[in-house]
Amino acid sequence: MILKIEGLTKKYGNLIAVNNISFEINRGEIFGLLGPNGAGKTTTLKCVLGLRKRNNGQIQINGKIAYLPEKKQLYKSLTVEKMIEINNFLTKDFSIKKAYELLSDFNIDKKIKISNLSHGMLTQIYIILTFSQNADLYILDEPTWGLDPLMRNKVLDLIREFTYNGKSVLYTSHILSEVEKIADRIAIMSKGQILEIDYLDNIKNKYTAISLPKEEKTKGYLWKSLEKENVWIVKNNKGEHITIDDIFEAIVKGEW
Ligand SMILES: Nc1ncnc2c1ncn2[C@@H]1O[C@H](COP(=O)(O)OP(=O)(O)OP(=O)(O)O)[C@@H](O)[C@H]1O
Repeated sequence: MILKIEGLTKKYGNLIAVNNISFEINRGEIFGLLGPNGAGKTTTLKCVLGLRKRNNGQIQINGKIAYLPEKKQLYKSLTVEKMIEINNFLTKDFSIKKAYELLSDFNIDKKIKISNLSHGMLTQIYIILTFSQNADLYILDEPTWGLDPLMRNKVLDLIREFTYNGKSVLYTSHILSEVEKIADRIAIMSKGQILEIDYLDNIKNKYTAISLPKEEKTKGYLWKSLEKENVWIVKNNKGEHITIDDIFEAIVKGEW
């Protein structure tokens, strides 16, 4: 086990951003933390990193962490090359060789100024700086946000490569199709709580969709309201097979 979170709670004033959540990440595992905007994902990551002071709970980390933040800020007046050199100087276990390999792989000119990078290129530079660190756990907050589909796949391949060497990944994303491609286990978070946590395949097998007349209620998430009937996502193995996108939507919007 590389990370263990038990009963984590974080409040901002009266707002409970993270409400008593627990999960752990094993070595060599890719763990996806999913949830709608404001669910508490970034706050969870920041508590793990010690960037936010938690109100309650235990966090156990067994190794070194590399972190890719959601908000990407770099010194605008520097060139990419200078930025890599500075990171090499300041960061322990940084591989400048890997940084230049990734830079050429991403096809970015090292002489370009940070201020002249497009949004997607800035994300790529951040990815290079984070992925060139030798760590046991890579915490990635929306790593593929703003990347084109080809670049996204390249980054997903790189993330997968970490696990071949026994490294672990905790990452957040809104793009479920992407999570489906690489995550081993996922947690679905909404309003500060974890509503579902399991291996992806188990979650997909656990839920099915059933349609019921409007007046009938059942134990499940109300997913869609049609003219004459309601569609519920329920935990059993009868009914229609559904995708992880649909399960996610029902869980975060529906009342059980
Ligand atoms: N520094 C802060 N001060 C006050 N409230 C905050 C602060 N940071 C986050 N929040 C609130 O805490 C809640 C959780 O925010 P958080 O950024 O953790 O969500 P998230 O799941 O990462 O969302 P997104 O997907 O939009 O990035 C939100 O209601 C947000 O407004």
